[in-house]
Amino acid sequence: MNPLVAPEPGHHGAHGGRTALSVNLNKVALLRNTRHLGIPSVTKAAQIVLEAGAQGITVHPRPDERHIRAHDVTDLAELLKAWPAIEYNIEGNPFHNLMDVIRQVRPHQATFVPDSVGQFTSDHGWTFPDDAERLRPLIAECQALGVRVSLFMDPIPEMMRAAREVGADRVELYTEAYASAWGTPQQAEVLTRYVRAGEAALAVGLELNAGHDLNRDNLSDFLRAVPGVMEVSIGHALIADALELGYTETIRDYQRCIQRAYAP
Ligand SMILES: CC(=O)[C@@H](O)[C@H](O)COP(=O)(O)O
Ligand SMILES: NCC(=O)COP(=O)(O)O
Repeated sequence: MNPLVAPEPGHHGAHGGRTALSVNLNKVALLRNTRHLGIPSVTKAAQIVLEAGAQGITVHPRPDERHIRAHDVTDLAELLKAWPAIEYNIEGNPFHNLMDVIRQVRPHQATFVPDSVGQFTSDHGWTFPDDAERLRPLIAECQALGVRVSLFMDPIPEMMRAAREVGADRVELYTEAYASAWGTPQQAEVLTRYVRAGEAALAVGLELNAGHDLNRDNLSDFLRAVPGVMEVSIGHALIADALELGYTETIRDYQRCIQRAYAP
């Protein structure tokens, strides 16, 4: 098939010490799937966002194929052969369809998400110790294939050691609670939970990603507060912005948000 040669661990993810932007293309596929015309094109979207400066591509091929379909995953793998510095991140539930995809495509990163089949959208992370023993062999299998594993996690500091002990390389902090609290009186208190969870992850040797409902308003505040985030994956809001601004201007704007977070 189209195996991508996985890089050395740590090669992908961060961008010059800053947080890498991985663009989730689910919603491009969702729109495309409402007709049989092949537009908008998922691979063309990938090409444009990469030319505009995105550092990664994320997809979440759900079992019902409501958006990303099997051919999208392999089409993107083929496209990314021409972009060796770009990280390919595939999300999903390893107890449903994800492992077959990982075995076939060998992306740089697999993000394990505990969604049920047909779930509306991701809404929680893994729970330890409950999920530990069944996750362990699948994490090891991915790593043996050269695929980094990130676990989608709620911002609970006590869970981070267990995520490390089960073998994960990274955790992705599920940011919906932060996004809903942003701009409200609860923002600071909720953000503190992410700071603590991020610190706990780094302290046990995990690398850190974040995602879900991040957008141009809330991104800088998050990255300024939570140290060490190597990658954000952003889809829904970014593609909505692209409908109004175009892909290129949208990517530039998200990169400005990331830069602002690191400005002195
Ligand atoms: C894991 C995560 O937070 C996102 O991938 C989210 O699940 C997006 O999936 P949908 O685009 O299907 O809502
Ligand atoms: N991992 C999160 C992701 O890929 C995108 O989530 P969203 O921006 O679509 O909420």
